[in-house]
Amino acid sequence: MKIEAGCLPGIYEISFTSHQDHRGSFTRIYDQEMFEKHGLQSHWVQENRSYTQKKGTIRGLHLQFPPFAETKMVRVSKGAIWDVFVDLRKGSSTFAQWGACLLQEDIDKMLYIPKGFAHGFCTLTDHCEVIYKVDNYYSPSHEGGILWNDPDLGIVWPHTFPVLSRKDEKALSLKEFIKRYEGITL
Ligand SMILES: Cc1cn([C@H]2C[C@H](O)[C@@H](COP(=O)(O)OP(=O)(O)O[C@H]3O[C@@H](C)C(=O)[C@@H](O)[C@H]3O)O2)c(=O)[nH]c1=O
Repeated sequence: MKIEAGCLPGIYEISFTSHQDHRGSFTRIYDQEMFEKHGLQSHWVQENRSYTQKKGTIRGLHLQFPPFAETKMVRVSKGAIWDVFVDLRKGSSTFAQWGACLLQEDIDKMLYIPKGFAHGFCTLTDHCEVIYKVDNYYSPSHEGGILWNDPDLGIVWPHTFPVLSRKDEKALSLKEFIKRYEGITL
């Protein structure tokens, strides 16, 4: 298992080594000791499975506010996604910057996204299964979101007319978010 810094401070890309033989393969996908050595969160309280039927669906951009802010560790077990994260930490030198990462079933990689980021993904295949651990409990009253195609963010998505939830269609713009909250204070 290799833990490498991602394109924004606090983001990590974690890759695995698969051991192949005539039966198939074996892969360790989590190692608490290694996470602790890198100073990463190693206490997870929920693990979620998200199944998406259609390619070109976007879920996001989502976050939870403190005290329910979440660190997320995201991997894909079926299909492929374009995973996107946006830094909303108040005072961060990379505030409002975004990054993205391809996650897919046959690439042994997962993404670690710390608290204070909004997160979303676009499915690149039909029948996508995304599994993610979080270090805080789901709290609907602490949910927030930003519009996936906000021009001030300028995220490059692989689809222009995605399938969206009603909630995500009505998310705040970055300007509205900043006006209301300034940013996320952790
Ligand atoms: C996220 C979540 C949802 N739910 C319920 C609420 C609702 O009835 C149904 C679907 O919820 P949503 O529409 O919010 O699901 P979804 O759009 O898949 O939300 C997820 O998107 C990705 C990008 C993330 O980063 C996650 O943290 C989460 O926000 O599931 C839970 O019970 N527990 C949870 O942890």
